[in-house]
Amino acid sequence: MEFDTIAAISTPMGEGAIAIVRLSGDDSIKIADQIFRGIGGKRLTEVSTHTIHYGHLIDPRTEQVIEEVMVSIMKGPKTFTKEDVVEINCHGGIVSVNRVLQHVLAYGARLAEPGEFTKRAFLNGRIDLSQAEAVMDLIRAKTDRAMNVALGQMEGRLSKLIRGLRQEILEILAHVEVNIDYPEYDDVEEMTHNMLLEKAIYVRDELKKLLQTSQQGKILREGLSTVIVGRPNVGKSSLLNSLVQENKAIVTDIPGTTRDVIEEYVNVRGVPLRLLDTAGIRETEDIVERIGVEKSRQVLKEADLILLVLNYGDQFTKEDENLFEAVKGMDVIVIVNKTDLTQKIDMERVKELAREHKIVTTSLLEDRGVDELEEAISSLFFEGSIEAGDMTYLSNSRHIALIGQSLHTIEEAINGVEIGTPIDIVQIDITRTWELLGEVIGDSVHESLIDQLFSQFCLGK
Ligand SMILES: Nc1nc2c(c(=O)[nH]1)N(C=O)[C@@H](CNc1ccc(C(=O)N[C@@H](CCC(=O)O)C(=O)O)cc1)CN2
Ligand SMILES: Nc1nc2c(ncn2[C@@H]2O[C@H](COP(=O)(O)OP(=O)(O)OP(=O)(O)O)[C@@H](O)[C@H]2O)c(=O)[nH]1
Ligand SMILES: [Mg+2]
Repeated sequence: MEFDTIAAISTPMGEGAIAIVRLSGDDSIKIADQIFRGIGGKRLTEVSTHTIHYGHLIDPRTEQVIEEVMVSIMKGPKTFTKEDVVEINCHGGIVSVNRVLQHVLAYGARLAEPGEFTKRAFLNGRIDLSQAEAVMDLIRAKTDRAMNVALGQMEGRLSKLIRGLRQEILEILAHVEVNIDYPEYDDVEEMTHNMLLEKAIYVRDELKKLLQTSQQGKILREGLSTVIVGRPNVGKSSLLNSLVQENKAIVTDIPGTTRDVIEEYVNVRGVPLRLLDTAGIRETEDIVERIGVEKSRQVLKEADLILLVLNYGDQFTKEDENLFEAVKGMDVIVIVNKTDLTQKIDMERVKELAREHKIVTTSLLEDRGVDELEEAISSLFFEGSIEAGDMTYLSNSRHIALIGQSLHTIEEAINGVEIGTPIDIVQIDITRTWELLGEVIGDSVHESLIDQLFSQFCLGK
């Protein structure tokens, strides 16, 4: 394939020891060679592949030194993109690295689009689409478990499974062809029928299993969206602070302290939480607080988990009851806080309303009950302890949607065979299943989708 030479800063923007400007494409080495002066007049066009060279970047018109660098030369196809790749390691400072980038752009490289290096790895056939998407997940991973899921997918675990299933489907389709070509043989039809059902059921069951991993997969990847709700002053912000082990949210004894939604990521025993502290829900005349309360109600709807906080030292009120009503049917842990105070809350009433939910009692003031809460959270989402070890998790919404659709079409096919639908009609569903699975790994996907997917990557990746 023919591509121009692209360049980008591949390390984060900021101060660090070293920063890398990466080039990929046919002219990478030539471009680097023009602006590089190695010790002893060494030319980058003449060095062996996969070697690194010390020297200076210079302006070739004036011989003025621009930066002191180390340059890696990697000739395709054994590179990240399968093209010639050059990496210029410069000093890690915003000015320095931008100066190097501007210089390679001035000498013929084009600024890469976000994700373009990985896109080339995909277009040049080194990785498939699900592997490319995993590269992104890996970068964004916030816990060890999430990283292991991404790493597994990057190494092609999901791809292998999908390819295996597509192979099964191809075999079904081959038999169906024979059947359509030789309809006069009854025993062929009989055989096709049995074989088709057997294989299709196998594919269906595998797809089902895969889909079952998606809830945990998605949590591992995106974090469990966890919303802390409760009346004003019950200790919601104290709870956030105690889980993140830092004073992130303002805590005062004034009801209505939190006005806006506060968001923090925490890792609770391997469960990544996107923790949202909200304004206490109550009727209020204060305009700012009212907007906050409205926002609280909004985020409540999108939560994966609710931490409903009550006050042990206060009456159970109508507002508390309304909260139970608002979170009906969701995953809820009820937290009865301030157990250091004299009991005023009607625990019988709480137990009655919290029937299907776990109740944890805490005194955040005295730092009691937080362990139990963490235990409750982790056991809710990892019954037993599921290690990301050698499991294939489905974690990407695009994949989940496609696997869901392919499960549907294969079920249609099975249903069709069972009720005696003509085989060439059944064939349509089976072919569709094959296509949908192909989209996961990037066979048969539209170019605009590919552009859209890669554009979500970071610059320089
Ligand atoms: N300096 C640097 N570090 C980096 C990267 C990079 O691009 N540059 N990577 C960027 O993400 C990651 C490493 N990923 C890579 C994946 C494949 C190949 C590669 O060359 N693959 C060849 C086989 C190479 C060989 O056999 O020696 C291939 O698969 O054909 C290189 C890097 C992490 N660290
Ligand atoms: N006695 C006692 N006080 C607590 C406990 N937890 C929190 N508090 C206090 O209760 C007050 C309110 O705590 P916050 O965490 O700000 O409560 P909140 O629910 O976020 O309040 P709003 O943001 O106003 O809705 C503060 O003075 C805390 O120090 C506890 O376990 N026991
Ligand atoms: Mg608060």
